Amino acid sequence: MSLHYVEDGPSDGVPVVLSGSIGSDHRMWDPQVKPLAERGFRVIRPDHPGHGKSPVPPGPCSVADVAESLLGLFDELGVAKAHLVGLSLGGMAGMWLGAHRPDRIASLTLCCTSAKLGPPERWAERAATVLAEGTGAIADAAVGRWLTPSCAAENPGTVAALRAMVVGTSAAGYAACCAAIEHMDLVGDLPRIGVPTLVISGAEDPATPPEHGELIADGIPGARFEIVEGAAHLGSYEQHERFTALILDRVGA
Ligand SMILES: O=C(O)CC1=CCC(=O)O1
Repeated sequence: MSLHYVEDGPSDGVPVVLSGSIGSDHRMWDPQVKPLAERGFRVIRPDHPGHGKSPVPPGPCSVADVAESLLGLFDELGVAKAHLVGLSLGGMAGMWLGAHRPDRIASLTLCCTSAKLGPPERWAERAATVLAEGTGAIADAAVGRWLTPSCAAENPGTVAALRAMVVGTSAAGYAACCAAIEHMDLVGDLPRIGVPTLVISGAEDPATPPEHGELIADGIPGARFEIVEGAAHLGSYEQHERFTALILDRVGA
């Protein structure tokens, strides 16, 4: 599958691929673009299968499918190796790539993610809800996990923009990616990840709380672990200055 993507920064720069959460598109990484591009990085922001402007997959996806769609984009763009920054579903694809295709990954920054995110029935139920009622049915709850309550209360415009991103995701695309998370278990892959890795959790993330990040960092040889205060699930958006500083450090800026 060919993914839709947006590219910024110099085309001959070191590639950094930013891969986001279920229900988001490339715009969730807007705060990171300028800091990376002005330091000379080639910033590539794909939309997940069935998200943003990427084509909708024919049926349920696996995390391997999501990861391989990223590899397909690497090939299409002539990227031999990239720094991969993945949040949530993007981080799951990143872990898969770090374990199965470390030759294509210069480093991993795994944000607000999990190696196993049960219970599986919850993901099957969410897929059934969006297929029956559309992504509007889960949008308020999704954005409620993305931002801390105080940030949401103070920034109604941001809430509305993020909600529109969820609602703009096709129901079939969202459901296909729910299946990827439902069946995912990357815990056994963690010790195989042989690339430099930074794991970042949001202290107030209700979806993938810090213990999930800690488990990942404990499982990956040599991984560093950071917890960012005042961040829920979309920590790279709400606490973008701290997340961006950590990302810049990991990619060697
Ligand atoms: O919407 C959620 O529950 C948060 C989330 C888990 C995986 C992902 O990509 O987003």
